[in-house]
Amino acid sequence: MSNAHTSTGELDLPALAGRITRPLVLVGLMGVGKSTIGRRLANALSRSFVDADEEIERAADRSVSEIFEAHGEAYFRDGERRVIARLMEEGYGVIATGGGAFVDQETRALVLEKGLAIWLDCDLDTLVERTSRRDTRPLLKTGDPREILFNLKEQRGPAYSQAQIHVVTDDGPHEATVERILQELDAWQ
Ligand SMILES: Nc1ncnc2c1ncn2[C@@H]1O[C@H](COP(=O)(O)OP(=O)(O)OP(=O)(O)O)[C@@H](O)[C@H]1O
Ligand SMILES: O=C(O)C1=C[C@@H](O)[C@@H](O)[C@H](O)C1
Ligand SMILES: [Mg+2]
Repeated sequence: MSNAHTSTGELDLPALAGRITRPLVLVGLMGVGKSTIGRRLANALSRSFVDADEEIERAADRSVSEIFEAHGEAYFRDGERRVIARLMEEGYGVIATGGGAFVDQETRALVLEKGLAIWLDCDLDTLVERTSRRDTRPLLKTGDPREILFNLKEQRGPAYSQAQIHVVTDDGPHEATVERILQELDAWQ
C-alpha cells in the first residue's frame, strides 16, 4: 500500500516519520485491529512492521493455539515477554502486540520506556463481530466469547489506559483509523 491510500489531510508524513524515533507499539484487545492497522500504519510512515504473535509462532514453530494447547497460557506469556523484548531491540518501526502482552508488567514498563504505546479500543459488539471471523484465539474458545471479551475489557482496561496514545476505532475503513493515529502522533511528537 502506498501513502496515497491514506488521506492524511495537512500532515507531512515524511516529516512526521522523521520525528518518531521510538517503535510504535499497538496494544489493545483481540480483534481491535492491532495487526491489520499496524501494517497499514507502518506503510503510511514507510517504516518496518512486525507482528509479535507471528514472531512467537515463528520462534516456536507452532501456532498460538498449539502453544496454548501443548504448554498452557503461562508458557505462552513467557515466550511473548521474551519475543517482545527482542523486537523492541531490533529497530522495527511498528510492532503489533498480542492482546495480552501489554498486561504483563515487565513488557508494559519496557514499551512505555523505549517505545510509544498506542491503545486501540472499540466497543464490545464490534470486538465480538470481528473476532468471530477466525477461530485462532484460544482464550475465546473456553466459553461465551462476548462474556470473555467483556471480562477482559474490564480486567485489562487499567493496563491499556497507561498507553501514551488512545485511539477509539469504529466501523469505518481501516484507513480512517490509520489517519486518526497519524493525527494523534502529530499532536504528540
Ligand atoms: N478499523 C477496522 N475496520 C474494519 N475492520 C477492522 C478494523 N480493524 C480490524 N478489522 C478487522 O477485524 C479483524 C481483526 O483484526 P486484527 O487481526 O487486526 O486484530 P488484532 O487486534 O490484531 O487481534 P489479536 O489480538 O487477536 O491479534 C480483521 O478481520 C480485521 O480486518
Ligand atoms: O488477548 C490475548 O490474551 C491474546 C491475543 C492474541 O493476540 C494472542 O496473543 C493470544 O491469542 C492471546
Ligand atoms: Mg493481531
